[in-house]
Amino acid sequence: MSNFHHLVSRSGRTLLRNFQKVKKRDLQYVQLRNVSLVPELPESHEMLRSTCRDFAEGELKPIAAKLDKEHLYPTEQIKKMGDLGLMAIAIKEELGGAGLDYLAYAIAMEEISRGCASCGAVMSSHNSLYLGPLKNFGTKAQAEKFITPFTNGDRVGCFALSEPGNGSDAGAASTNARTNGDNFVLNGTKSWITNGYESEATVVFATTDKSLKHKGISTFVLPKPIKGLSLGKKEDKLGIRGSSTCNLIFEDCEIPKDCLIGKAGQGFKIAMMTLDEGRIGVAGQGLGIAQASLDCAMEYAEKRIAFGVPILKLQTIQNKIADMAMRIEAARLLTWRAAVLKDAGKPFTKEAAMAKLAASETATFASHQAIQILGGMGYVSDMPAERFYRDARITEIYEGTSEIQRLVIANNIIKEYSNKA
Ligand SMILES: Cc1cc2nc3c(=O)[nH]c(=O)nc-3n(C[C@H](O)[C@H](O)[C@H](O)COP(=O)(O)OP(=O)(O)OC[C@H]3O[C@@H](n4cnc5c(N)ncnc54)[C@H](O)[C@@H]3O)c2cc1C
Repeated sequence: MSNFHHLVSRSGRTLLRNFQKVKKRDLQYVQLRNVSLVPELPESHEMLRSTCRDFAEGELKPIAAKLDKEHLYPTEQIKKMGDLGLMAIAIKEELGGAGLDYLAYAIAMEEISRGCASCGAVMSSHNSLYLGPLKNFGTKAQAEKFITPFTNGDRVGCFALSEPGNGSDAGAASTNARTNGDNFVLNGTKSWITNGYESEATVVFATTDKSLKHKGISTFVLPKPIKGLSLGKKEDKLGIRGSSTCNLIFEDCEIPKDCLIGKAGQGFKIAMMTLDEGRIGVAGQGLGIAQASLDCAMEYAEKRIAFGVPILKLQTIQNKIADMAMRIEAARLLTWRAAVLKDAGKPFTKEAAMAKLAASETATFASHQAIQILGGMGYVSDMPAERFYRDARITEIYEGTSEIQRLVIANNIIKEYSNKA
């Protein structure tokens, strides 16, 4: 018994000493981490949040149902988002971007998607999937041609990784790029490409050396339209119907050699890095849908009378509200944490996967509960709850399914444990 006490107090002192050491050594990081420990944001980010919230409330919420119902691409809204700096959030100001960080991106994605998840889909594909690889690996000439003209909402880009034969298994890409003198020649089909119809440029992944498997994949950027590239039919989707999704079909599409992003064979690494960053944006999108579901459920439950009282007074309904709010808050903290780690230059792959998994499953959960709280009114399109439910599902599929996020998280945990051993 006394030995046990001795051990506890000794390890307690060691803990305290270690904590003091960390505190002195890494104060800045601890401060950054605090962003995700207290529900307060820096003033700059609070301002961005309220600007985006007002914009989404005034400009997106009123039109979201029409965009969804009529499969309309939000041209005007995307232009206004460009004017606000939301179409190149993490791009340096010298290149025409807003020069903000990923915490700002996560916050903006949540607020925009709270108003309209289709606008969130266009915004995230453009910001993290199209601009991301150009920002991280592009040359100065590529930045001038493919970043700057794409920063103000006039033009959007897309990202073509998935194929009819492989989505999760991105390393099995069969689209190929063979060299022909000073050019590359692309052949193959990319599937499910968000912004496929409206984009004026695309980042594409294709194999330059099949024998090297995933290490033989390279990344290219090319303008659209271009000879040798045609578009498949516009997919008729369950949700995010205001964004377009289609196949990109390459048939002897010749592009100059300077379309290569980074080095030949670096494509798989570029894709994985792009998706790590992109998952923070999709997490923001999931949060926005979840929060909109809670807003809708609260507003309805306050007004709807059953058994002589507003249903919000019923404990069963309150339990649902509590679960929705708790999951949203937890997912938001994970999302901000992943963004803060990225902004601090720390590893964030596991945290981004956790954020995306938590936020997307929260979006599905909260929108499901919102329909339940609305009863019959949740099931018809007079109210937005059914749209939230349809929009939520994509966040569990693109940029890595929930199953793939769990694999990423588990692989990282296994590595952490084996490093400790
Ligand atoms: C609306 C929409 C927009 C999209 N936008 C884009 C885009 O802009 N660019 C782009 O490149 N792609 C895009 N995608 C493609 C998307 O990223 C893929 O659909 C997704 O990665 C899943 O791939 P898959 O559809 O081929 O499913 P599959 O990979 O065939 O998976 C089918 C099922 O098997 C599971 N599974 C697969 N492998 C494993 C494993 N190892 N362990 C456990 N379970 C596994 C999956 O989780 C899933 O449940 C979009 C898709 C949609 C629907």
